[in-house]
Amino acid sequence: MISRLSSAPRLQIHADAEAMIQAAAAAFVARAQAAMDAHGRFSVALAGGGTPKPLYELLATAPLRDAVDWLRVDVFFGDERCVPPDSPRSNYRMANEALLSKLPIPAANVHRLHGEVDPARAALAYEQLLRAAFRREQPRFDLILLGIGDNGHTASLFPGCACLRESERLVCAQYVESQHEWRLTFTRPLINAAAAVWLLADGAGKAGILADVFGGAYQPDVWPIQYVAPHGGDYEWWLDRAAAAQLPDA
Ligand SMILES: O=C1O[C@H](COP(=O)(O)O)[C@@H](O)[C@H](O)[C@H]1O
Repeated sequence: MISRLSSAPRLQIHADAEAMIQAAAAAFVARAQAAMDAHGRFSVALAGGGTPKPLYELLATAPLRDAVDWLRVDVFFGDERCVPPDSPRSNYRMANEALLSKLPIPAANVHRLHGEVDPARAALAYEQLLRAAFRREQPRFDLILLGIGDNGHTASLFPGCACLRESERLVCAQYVESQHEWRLTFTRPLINAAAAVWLLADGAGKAGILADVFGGAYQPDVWPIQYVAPHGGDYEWWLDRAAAAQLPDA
């Protein structure tokens, strides 16, 4: 299978969304354990949207919930809509309801993006929090979860946005014209420094954009997901057959 991406992802294609989520959940548990074995803790950045919700629900359910030492997990968010945390549009709210509120995880281990305050201040505060939490200039997540929109956006890196060009900041505030709202998002440098980046996508509705970004021209300002290219990290696409249907030779 030929990709035009600068860093081709490893494809994990499963029969259907349920099988994909089950495999991703088992791999999540294994990756958490491996990180804890290697350096004592596991840092993960969650994605929003509908795709990862069943993964979060599965991780919140025995036996997987009990297979992770949540006391040693640090949870962050890769992006957020600039809304209060109790808004139905809040990524934090979705992850909290599906996963976090059901885990024996200390509140101090969960770090949400503050979508309810001034966006520029919220982005700067989160960047400072990340630098302090990782105690290094360039934080390196053990795992960053991403989704993809049918316009090729990932996290809240949308087509044509100025934050796509960001090379210094870890977190940006961005007014997204197409969404008519402010967003907070991890930047390219932060995403690409991760030890692992997983993109989750399922359903026929994602097939066209996945084929475009995988095998089409390299035009990351149009399809921001193409900027994802972890250097020194694993890059995996977790897909069901419907989402993978238009990938070359799939
Ligand atoms: O706006 C967003 O959309 C993407 C994709 O969402 P999905 O519903 O198609 O899974 C998501 O990854 C991102 O976190 C969210 O803010």
